[in-house]
Amino acid sequence: MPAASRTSQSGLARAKNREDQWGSSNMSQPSSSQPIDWEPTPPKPKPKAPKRDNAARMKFIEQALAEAAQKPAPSQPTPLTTSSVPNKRPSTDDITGNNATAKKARVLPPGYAKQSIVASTSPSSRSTPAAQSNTPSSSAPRSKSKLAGVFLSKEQSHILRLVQEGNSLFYTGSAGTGKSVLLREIIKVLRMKFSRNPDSLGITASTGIAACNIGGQTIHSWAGIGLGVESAEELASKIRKNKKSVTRWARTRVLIIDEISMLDGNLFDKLAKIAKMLKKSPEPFGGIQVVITGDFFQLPPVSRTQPKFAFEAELWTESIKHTFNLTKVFRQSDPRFVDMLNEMRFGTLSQRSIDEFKKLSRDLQFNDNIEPTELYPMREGVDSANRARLRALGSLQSYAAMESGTITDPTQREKILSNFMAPKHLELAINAQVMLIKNVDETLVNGSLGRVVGFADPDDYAKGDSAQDASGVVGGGSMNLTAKKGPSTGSRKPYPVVEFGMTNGTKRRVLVLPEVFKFEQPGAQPSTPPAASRTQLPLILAWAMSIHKSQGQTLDRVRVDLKKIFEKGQAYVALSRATSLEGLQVLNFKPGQVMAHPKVIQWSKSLSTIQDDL
Ligand SMILES: Nc1ncnc2c1ncn2[C@@H]1O[C@H](COP(=O)(O)OP(=O)(O)OP(=O)(O)O)[C@@H](O)[C@H]1O
Repeated sequence: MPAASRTSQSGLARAKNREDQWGSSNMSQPSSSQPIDWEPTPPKPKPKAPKRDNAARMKFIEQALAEAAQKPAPSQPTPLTTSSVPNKRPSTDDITGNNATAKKARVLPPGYAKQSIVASTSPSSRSTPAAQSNTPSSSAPRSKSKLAGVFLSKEQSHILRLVQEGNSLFYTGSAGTGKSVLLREIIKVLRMKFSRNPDSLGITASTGIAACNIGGQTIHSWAGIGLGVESAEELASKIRKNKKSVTRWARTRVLIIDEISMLDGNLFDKLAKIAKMLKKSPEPFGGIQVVITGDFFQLPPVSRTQPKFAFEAELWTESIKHTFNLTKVFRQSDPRFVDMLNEMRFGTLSQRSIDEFKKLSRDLQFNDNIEPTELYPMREGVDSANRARLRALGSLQSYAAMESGTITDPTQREKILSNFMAPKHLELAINAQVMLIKNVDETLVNGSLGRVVGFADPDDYAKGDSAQDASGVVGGGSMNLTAKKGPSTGSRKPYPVVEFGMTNGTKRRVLVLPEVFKFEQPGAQPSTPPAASRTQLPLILAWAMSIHKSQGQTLDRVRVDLKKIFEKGQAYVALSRATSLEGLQVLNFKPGQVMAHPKVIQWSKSLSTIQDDL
């Protein structure tokens, strides 16, 4: 079949289509030539009006900032200060809005909020509902607003329905098949279901970053098991001694675990046993409904020896009633690219794909000066690459985050905060390449790439004093800023003005203001102050990023040097972040570096014979 006539599907889906024995018998499994029609199921709530939302948020933050600017500096670490205004800093309470004394200091003109990025959201909210979260970065040739238009596919809707009906299940799918989009929807629906008893829902992931992305916590911390090295019995008695943990287990009715591929199989068994012991029930997982997702072809559990995957756990089959494989690939629309990635996923590359990957070593040229993000296997590589590029730009502006929260133990708080995407210290300079780490509206989303073009005092920006250069600016009007050399001379601290590339090749400039990233204890009331929070600009340097951090991201421009790849699944995770071949550069490609774990390949074969009983 000619590639162009096929819809983008994972290789496993095609295996199923050929063998007709894949996934749920009730699931609508498209043939490889049939596009899946998407049904809005259940009917989506109207997306929030971002302008109004932003305006309200803007007003809120501005009030807090203005209030804070009038206060003497509290004795906490310097928050959000730039080198030019070291002492003017808001308190976290002001910014989070928990301080009732925050007064309105000035009113911004109506257009201000329209193009400024300000919000008071938790990390979870940047990854909230499907309708708000998924249009990836700035420059891919995507014409439609996906934020407003993401409807669950039939496959996704089917799984959602089964979850709502109380089934324990595991769903997988290759990179970009919408596992995260579905999970966010599941979380949303379950949150509504348990709105009166929020403790009934446990939202967890195998790693801190993944947990942060869904507004949850690590499974270790949720379960109260520390490192979880003891036996299940010892861990259960440890939990019993901790009132909080024991109550959590007792109240939980549904447990979500994301990024299951990185959870050790032995730990899965321990959790399943602990659940039975604490719930005093012989039922699978002590009667707790488990909703598990991840892709075992991506990053494996951290292990010095042979990893034991969760699917190898003794109690896996008993705990998971249904297994589903999402088949429709959303991230990439080019069927050829989807094929190449799937071959890579299984570690079995055809000569044609090898040749195609080798061709991707060419330089990527874009006329908006935004370079591909380099993905590195190790964090040191990321830091040094970003630092070197930044230093070359000269005059730096530094923004120290302000941290707060009800957790007073500094080690514990630090551990939680270390999983926030928003950095503790952010240094920027004119021309720095940055990535937005939250969703703002249809065109500015988590993953959007841009370049700092100046620094502006929010007052000047609001008044339009800085407006001089309107060329190639989207949504500009009187608010556009010209790149300035160095900080503003205005009365307030300068914030970065970032120019983001848009899908249609145009640019959009925005003033980026700080916001609050929060970690909330499960079941906490909305009025309760967060357990840990960090106030920081929603930006990270984006010349380079770790593969680990990139898991879950969708990137339009990616450069990967495969020479340094050391782990199975790493090359696949890195390359599958790209939305198109045009936006992907691959250096040092050697077929031998593409490794899939033999145990996962084997398991996936047995998976394709599973007949779901629904
Ligand atoms: N039902 C849908 N309709 C339209 N787009 C979708 C849908 N589901 C997912 N997408 C889009 O597909 C892309 C990938 O989705 P998502 O990140 O959820 O995939 P994933 O399976 O979690 O990927 P990975 O395993 O690589 O992290 C996103 O840009 C998202 O917006």
